[in-house]
Amino acid sequence: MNDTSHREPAVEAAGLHRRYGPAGAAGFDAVRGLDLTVHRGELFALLGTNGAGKTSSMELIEGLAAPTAGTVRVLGRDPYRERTAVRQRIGIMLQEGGFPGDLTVAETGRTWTGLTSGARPVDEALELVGLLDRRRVRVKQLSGGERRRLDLAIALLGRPEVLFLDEPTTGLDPEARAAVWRLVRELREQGTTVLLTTHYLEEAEELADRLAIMHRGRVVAGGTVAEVIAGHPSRITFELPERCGAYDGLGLPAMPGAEVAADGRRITVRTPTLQATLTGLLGWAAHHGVALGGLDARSASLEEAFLAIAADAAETTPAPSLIGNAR
Ligand SMILES: Nc1ncnc2c1ncn2[C@@H]1O[C@H](COP(=O)(O)OP(=O)(O)OP(=O)(O)O)[C@@H](O)[C@H]1O
Repeated sequence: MNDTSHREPAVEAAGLHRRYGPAGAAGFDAVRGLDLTVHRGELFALLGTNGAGKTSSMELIEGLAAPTAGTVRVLGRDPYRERTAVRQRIGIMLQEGGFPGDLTVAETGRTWTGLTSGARPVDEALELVGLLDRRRVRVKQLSGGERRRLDLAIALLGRPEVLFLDEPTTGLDPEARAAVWRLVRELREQGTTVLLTTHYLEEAEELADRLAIMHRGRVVAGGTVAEVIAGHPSRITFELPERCGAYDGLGLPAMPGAEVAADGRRITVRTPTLQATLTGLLGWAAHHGVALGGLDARSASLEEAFLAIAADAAETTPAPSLIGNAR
C-alpha cells in the first residue's frame, strides 16, 4: 500500500455536477455532487455500474467539459479554464483514441509529439507499451488490444505528472493486461499520479491505493480496498462426510451472527466475524472427529462487496429521471 494521504492533492473535485441537455425533465443529471481527492503519487480507481457517470466525471476532471456546478482543480488549477497550462502536465487515455487509420503507429506518435511539449521520443513511448515492433503498421490494421496500447503510449508521450486512464485494459488479453498493470505500477513508483476507471474489479484490487464506487452519478462507497470490503460477510464452505448425513440432522455448532445454507452435505456459512466463526467450527469438528471436506474460508472479495453495494444503492438511490434537476 502506498500511503500518500500526507501529500498535497493532485486532483480535487468538490460538488461536481454534470447535466446533459436542458434544465427540467428533458435533461439528464449524469454527475450529481461528486467530491473526490486524489493525492500526488496515488493510484485512484473510479468504479461503478454501467452509466454510473465515471466517464462524465473523468471528462470534467480532465478539462474536456465544464461542470454544470462545482469545482475541479488539477495540480492546483482549473483544468477547463486553464487548459493550456494543465494539459502540459497531464496525460489522457480516452476510451476511444480515434486516431486516423491510414497513419502508421510511428506517424501517429510523431503527430502527437508535435503537439506535446517536452515529449519523450516516440519509440520510447512505444517500447513502454510493447508496440515498438508494430511501429510501421497502419493504425487500422492494429488489433483492438494494440489500439488500446497505442492510446496509452500517446498518453505517456508528455511524461505526465497526472495520468488519466479510462478503462485502460478493456479488450486486452490477460498477458497484455498484466503488462499494462506492470507499467502503471512502475509509473506510480516513479511518482506519477494515476486516476483510472475500470470495470475489472481485479484491476482495482491489484492497483488501487484507494477507490470510489459510483452509482447514478454519486459516490456510494470509497476508501482503500480493505475499507470497502470491511463489513461485507466472509464466507466459509466445506462438505460434511457421508456418515454425518444431511446437515439438518447433524446439529452444527451455534455460529452467532452467521447465515448457514446447506445444499445436501455442502455447507456455506456467511459471517461478519470470520476468525471467531472459523475457530468455533474447527473446535466442533475436532471434538466430533469430523473431517470438513474441501474447507475454504475467505474474506469478501471486492467483487462481492461491489455487487452488494450496487444492489443496496439501486434500492436507496432513485433514478436521476425521477429527481429532475439535481442543482
Ligand atoms: N452526451 C450525452 N447526452 C446525454 N446523456 C449522456 C451523454 N453522455 C452520457 N450520457 C448519459 O450519462 C450517464 C453516465 O454516462 P457515463 O458514460 O459517464 O457513465 P459510465 O459510468 O462511464 O458508464 P460505462 O461504465 O457504461 O462506460 C449515462 O446514463 C449516459 O447514457
